[in-house]
Amino acid sequence: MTDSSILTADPKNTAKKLETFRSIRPLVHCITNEVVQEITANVLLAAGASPAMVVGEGETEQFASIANAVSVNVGTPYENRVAIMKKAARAASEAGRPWVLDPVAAGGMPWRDKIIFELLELGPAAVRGNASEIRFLAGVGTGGKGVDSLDSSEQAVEAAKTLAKKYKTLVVVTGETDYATDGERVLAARGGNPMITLVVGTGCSLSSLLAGFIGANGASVETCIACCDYVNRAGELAAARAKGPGSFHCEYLDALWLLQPGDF
Ligand SMILES: Nc1ncnc2c1ncn2[C@@H]1O[C@H](COP(=O)(O)OP(=O)(O)O)[C@@H](O)[C@H]1O
Ligand SMILES: Cc1ncsc1CCOP(=O)(O)O
Ligand SMILES: [Mg+2]
Repeated sequence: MTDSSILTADPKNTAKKLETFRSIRPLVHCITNEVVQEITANVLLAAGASPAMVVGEGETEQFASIANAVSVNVGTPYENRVAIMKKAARAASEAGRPWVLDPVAAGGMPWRDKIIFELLELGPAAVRGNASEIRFLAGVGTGGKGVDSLDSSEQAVEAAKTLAKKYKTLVVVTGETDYATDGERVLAARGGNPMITLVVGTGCSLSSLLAGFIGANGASVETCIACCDYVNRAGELAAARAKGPGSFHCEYLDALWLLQPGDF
């Protein structure tokens, strides 16, 4: 990216946000997809949060209003689960709790796209997606290849700004470089390792971790980029020790746990 107005993540900011996150140990209410439940809970635990997958119709509103943050992920949507997502999003907003939307596979299927746009209207504190998802939501392109991106994150920076402005939210678009924007400022987190894309749920679990970072530190571009910077460092550490995706999965959890604020 040649745009000199995009600043790179400040390691001191990452250290501070990670420290606060660990001291608060946020309770993160996850309403996520069927594929990534376990990696999401494990990523949150390793990083230093308390995950809870509360998806019952009779309990989700109450829990959304007491958790530090809510993570809503549309990866495997069905009618009942979508109704629960909307209830939780409304309850969180009413209680002043932040919630994060992961618009998995936006652009591929009109039924799902309608649900995502309805959720966007409910006021997420942040939206985290891959480049094709973010571009589609901003009115550019037709989405990715299922849950995977066909675009680079650089190609989605302007779309991320447009989306952030339109819905008055923070937008995080991930890829080789991660970008966070409030519609005006853009910060970038570089590094990481592409092997992370060979383990399912690393994007989805990042969205839930982002909810935890926001729940602990407040919603800001700095909070978002700190979360991405931390995950990238964990990806680098894990890749240095892994033989392939299987051992990367384990090493990634270990790296999230091992990394300390002082390492940044
Ligand atoms: N080429 C890459 N090199 C390093 N890290 C990457 C690369 N592509 C994606 N990532 C990282 O993988 C994680 C998931 O991002 P991404 O693949 O964009 O999301 P999704 O899984 O939702 O499609 C993020 O932490 C992102 O930084
Ligand atoms: C494979 C798959 N199918 C529906 S949701 C999902 C998980 C996607 O996870 P991620 O976006 O983190 O790669
Ligand atoms: Mg995804």
